Amino acid sequence: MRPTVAPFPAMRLRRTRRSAALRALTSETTLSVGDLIWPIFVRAGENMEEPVPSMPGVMRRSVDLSVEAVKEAAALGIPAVCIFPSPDISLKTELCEEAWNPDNLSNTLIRAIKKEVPEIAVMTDIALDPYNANGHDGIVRDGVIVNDETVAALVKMALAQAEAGADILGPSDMMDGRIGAIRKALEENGHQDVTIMSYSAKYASAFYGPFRDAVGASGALTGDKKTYQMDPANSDEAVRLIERDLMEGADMVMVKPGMPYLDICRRVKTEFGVPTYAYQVSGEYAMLMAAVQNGWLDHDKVMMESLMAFKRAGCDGILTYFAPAAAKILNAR
Ligand SMILES: NCc1[nH]cc(CCC(=O)O)c1CC(=O)O
Repeated sequence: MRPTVAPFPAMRLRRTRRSAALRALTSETTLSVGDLIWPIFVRAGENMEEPVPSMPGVMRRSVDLSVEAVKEAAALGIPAVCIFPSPDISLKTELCEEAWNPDNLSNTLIRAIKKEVPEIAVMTDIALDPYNANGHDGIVRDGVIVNDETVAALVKMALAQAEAGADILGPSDMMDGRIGAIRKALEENGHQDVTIMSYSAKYASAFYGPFRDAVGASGALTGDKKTYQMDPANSDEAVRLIERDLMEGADMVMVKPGMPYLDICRRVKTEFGVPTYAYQVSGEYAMLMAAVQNGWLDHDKVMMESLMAFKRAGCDGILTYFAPAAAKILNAR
């Protein structure tokens, strides 16, 4: 489609921008509360709430307080939360066994939410990093992140999450073959209705720094994640990864990070037409909040503009730490 432009003055494009009413009528994109997924960090303890220093306004909460926060999210109309555990350092091992403990932090919180706030969808993260002694998403042998052994561990992790009642599984590990393996295990174990949102196009990005602080993986991480996460230079590869994950049984696909990768979001939506999501990651949030705290950017305006940009790029939804703040503004309109 090529937009038509008649010669001036037959067409004055400012005419339809003249008033709020005309702008509303000609607006091409809408952002609604139903587009938001809120990532939350859970820690051990009771009645505990501690701020994440590099993510102003973001908290790590114990299970009980997490449930309260999720209740508030549900009351705001947010359709889903995504759980990230920040386990005690003593639980981090070479083989990451805590990842599939049915009573680990995430699984405990999934059960608590499904009991207290059943209407909200619970999304999980599938990757070994919070439980890994060396901070990687996969099992490390002689300095190599081993693919197939990691996939076997991820399947156990996925089944434990499905068992706990998760609605959406989010494999974020970037191993090859994990979507197919998880889908097969779900089918074989009576979890045919559990959805998978694959972090299909996940880049080896410097924008994850504050998140790694939040889950306590920064100190542990040796080296980088470039042998499994994508090269920021690549776009065709993203298309191949998306197609591969869809063929293996993903219901929804994600691009991550968000703002620096909107071209990928658009390409994925145009080429596949499947439910497409972006993750506005910790570094994007930190960057905007730092400018806000300096008085250099307007919090509400920059937040809403950044979220609208994802919708314009073709995303059906956005994982964002701004979810509750954005929902309040959208509900007040
Ligand atoms: N595999 C774990 C995972 N899941 C989501 C994020 C990043 C989220 C964010 O930065 O907000 C990461 C970190 C990483 O890959 O190092």
